[in-house]
Amino acid sequence: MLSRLSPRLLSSSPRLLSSSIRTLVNVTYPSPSVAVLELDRPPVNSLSLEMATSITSHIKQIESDPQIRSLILTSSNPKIFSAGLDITEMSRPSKTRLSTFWRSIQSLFLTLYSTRLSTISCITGHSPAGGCLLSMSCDYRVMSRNPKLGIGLNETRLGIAAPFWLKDLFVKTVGYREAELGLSRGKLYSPEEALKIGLVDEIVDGEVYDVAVERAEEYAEIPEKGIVATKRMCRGELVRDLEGKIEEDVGWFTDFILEEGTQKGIEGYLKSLSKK
Ligand SMILES: CCCC/C=C/CC(=O)SCCNC(=O)CCNC(=O)[C@H](O)C(C)(C)COP(=O)(O)OP(=O)(O)OC[C@H]1O[C@@H](n2cnc3c(N)ncnc32)[C@H](O)[C@@H]1OP(=O)(O)O
Repeated sequence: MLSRLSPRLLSSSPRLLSSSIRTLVNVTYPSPSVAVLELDRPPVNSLSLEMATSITSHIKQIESDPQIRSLILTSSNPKIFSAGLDITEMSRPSKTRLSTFWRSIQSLFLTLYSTRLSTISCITGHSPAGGCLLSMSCDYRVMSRNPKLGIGLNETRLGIAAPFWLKDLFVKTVGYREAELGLSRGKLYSPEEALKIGLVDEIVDGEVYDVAVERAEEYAEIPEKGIVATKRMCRGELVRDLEGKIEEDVGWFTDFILEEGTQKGIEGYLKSLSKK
């Protein structure tokens, strides 16, 4: 049923879908060339297999409408953009589910990072780890100035490491030394700090969403041929690197996660979250 609905119908009839499938995202159209994909998986928009698959398939549907030029990625939760990967997917999983889960994350990254659409991340709330991955995969990042918010790659705090392609994406975004520091220390940057190192492009005092729509419309004015070719030039290398190592990366991830020491670390981290 999903594949037969046009993106426009999706946005106008969210109830039509929610009765049969939980989409975990909402799609709306603030202007004829701009789509908004709002993450909607309470409580924290963590990326489960189903969530990652849903985001990917919605991006592909939006992309298939030639009128749409820009995509805003945002959250239905004003305090949390996304808490990153759903940690429960990595806690005592079956190897089959874990591999499928990781493939869904690889596919989400490749789809978002290489889409022809100009992508704007509208970060109103916390954006750790996989949340930061989503934001960094976009072309432009706008964040709320709230100093209590954090964005960055805190994987080491869970006793895990970012995969090579996420490390490479971080290096491309903030430069080698800052990436090495941020990754090893599992640092979450305040919006001001993130702006300083280029992890976000703009911080906003008022309505972040309004600024994101403005930026999306500006991108939509740029001739498509030029912007898409430029995006391919800037992003092609990393896309090809991962595409050439999909199986190797799945093997690395599953081995790392299923190791007993990693499992103990993940269990401890989950306990510390639920004790808060
Ligand atoms: C080799 C492997 C490479 C893999 C790469 C991994 C990248 C990742 O994305 S790993 C995930 C990293 N994410 C985090 O460390 C974020 C953890 N969460 C938080 O820091 C906070 O929850 C928050 C700042 C996002 C929000 O804080 P808030 O006080 O509003 O909410 P909480 O009470 O903490 O959480 C509510 C509820 O949600 C559960 N939860 C939070 N984050 C996750 C998550 N990432 N996955 C699954 N579940 C999560 C939390 O335990 C609470 O559950 P209960 O209500 O049942 O206690």
